[in-house]
Amino acid sequence: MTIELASAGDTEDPAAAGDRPSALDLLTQQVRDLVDAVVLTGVPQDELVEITAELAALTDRLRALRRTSRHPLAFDPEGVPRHAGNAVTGSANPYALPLVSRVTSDGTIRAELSFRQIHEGPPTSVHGGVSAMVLDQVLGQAVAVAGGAGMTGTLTLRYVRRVPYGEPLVATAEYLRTEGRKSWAEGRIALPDGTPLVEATGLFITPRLWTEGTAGSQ
Ligand SMILES: CCCCCCCCCC(=O)SCCNC(=O)CCNC(=O)[C@H](O)C(C)(C)COP(=O)(O)OP(=O)(O)OC[C@H]1O[C@@H](n2cnc3c(N)ncnc32)[C@H](O)[C@@H]1OP(=O)(O)O
Repeated sequence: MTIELASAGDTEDPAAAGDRPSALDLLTQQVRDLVDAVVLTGVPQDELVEITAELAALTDRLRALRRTSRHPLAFDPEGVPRHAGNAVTGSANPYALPLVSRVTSDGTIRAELSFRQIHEGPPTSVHGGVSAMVLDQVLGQAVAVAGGAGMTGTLTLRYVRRVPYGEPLVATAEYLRTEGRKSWAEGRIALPDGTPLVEATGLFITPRLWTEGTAGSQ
């Protein structure tokens, strides 16, 4: 199998890389597969001990050279924030789903997603904190796309039905309004037919520190 990789210079610039994965993207996906395999493995103890030793050696190889800066925050042409290190969306973060959002013609943020068994909280259901994390992200994206990027001040959730893993779901969010440095959005995780599973509203505040010295920021 031949995989066309983004060049090293492209990896910090998603627009330059286009749809080609970087070597770091591929490593990240492999680590996600590894984590899924760990949660589900039934191999014997002695095999687990050997695998752990091999992983420790690989971890040391990765630590041989550390990044000196965080992954940069960028915005795609639709205005959706992209950050390779993000805990929900990051292409370089094995912890991330990763969630890929797009903006629909009416300005809604929409992301198709499928949770995995690693996201389990109550038996057979997704952990409520994981659902909250996804909703925090898509509501924040809706606000950012509307021009009011900020930090989450308050996130309110209503868990309507259990959230399954291993099934296609949809997360959507809409910007509502802005008053000064405060912006509101609402959203939900739903079944593909629109049946809501978790509903959220959020207040996002552009920190005073981001606006200091900016005329008309209040
Ligand atoms: C940029 C790309 C974004 C991409 C999407 C990202 C989505 C993910 C977003 C996150 O997860 S952010 C991480 C979780 N949130 C935080 O860590 C926020 C921590 N808190 C803070 O940094 C500050 O408290 C905050 C920026 C929220 C407010 O600090 P400020 O000093 O700018 O606000 P200030 O104290 O001047 O208050 C401004 C107004 O907001 C109100 N306020 C402040 N904190 C609030 C709060 N937490 N909830 C509700 N209202 C709040 C405050 O009462 C006041 O209301 P009024 O104007 O009506 O007087």
